[in-house]
Amino acid sequence: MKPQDIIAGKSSLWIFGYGSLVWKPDFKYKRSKIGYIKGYKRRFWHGDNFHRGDDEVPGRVVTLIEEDDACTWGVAFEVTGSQVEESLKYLNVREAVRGGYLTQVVEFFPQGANQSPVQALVYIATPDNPIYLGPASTEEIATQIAVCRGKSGHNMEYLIRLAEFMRVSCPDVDDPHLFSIEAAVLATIRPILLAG
Ligand SMILES: N[C@@H](CCC(=O)N[C@@H](CS)C(=O)NCC(=O)O)C(=O)O
Repeated sequence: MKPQDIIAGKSSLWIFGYGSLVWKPDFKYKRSKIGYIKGYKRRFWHGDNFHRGDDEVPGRVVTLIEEDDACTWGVAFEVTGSQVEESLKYLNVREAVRGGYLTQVVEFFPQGANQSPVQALVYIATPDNPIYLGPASTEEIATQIAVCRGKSGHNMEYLIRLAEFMRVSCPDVDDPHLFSIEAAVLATIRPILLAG
């Protein structure tokens, strides 16, 4: 199903967030559910020259990379009525225009018993995007995040709020990529903070 098909004339739509959207949706929605999507892994492989970085020193934010056995946990937000158009208009600027993300349709699996999967829109930055940065070592990613900031704040805030979401809302889910980068950033800044 194409994004336009899931959107066309809809009075209700689910939008899946897995990065800043999990802690800062900033659009009105009817309800939200924690859960996951299959076939994608979350990686800090996308550049950000607006929200968490600039053209000289781009930040690193998350995107989704296809991987058959992977799954990514986040939050799906249901928008209804006028919220559909309002949320898509807002996210188009925040995600697509300023962030380089494209929309795709995925199947979202809400956590908990007796929950049926739903089709959801998701914003993904693909490798052909001009500000896509791709893989790097944990240390390289941590060093970049530790020094970057943009119009929405520090890149470390983006990282730590996402890690905190996973610890609080998905306590049984391990995310070695996310938590290893968080640990590396804290190891980088600890001596600086304690030296002062
Ligand atoms: N599309 C992902 C990632 C979204 C994301 O982190 N987008 C950046 C744009 S580069 C953003 O909105 N940043 C706002 C912020 O950092 O406060 C999601 O569903 O959460």
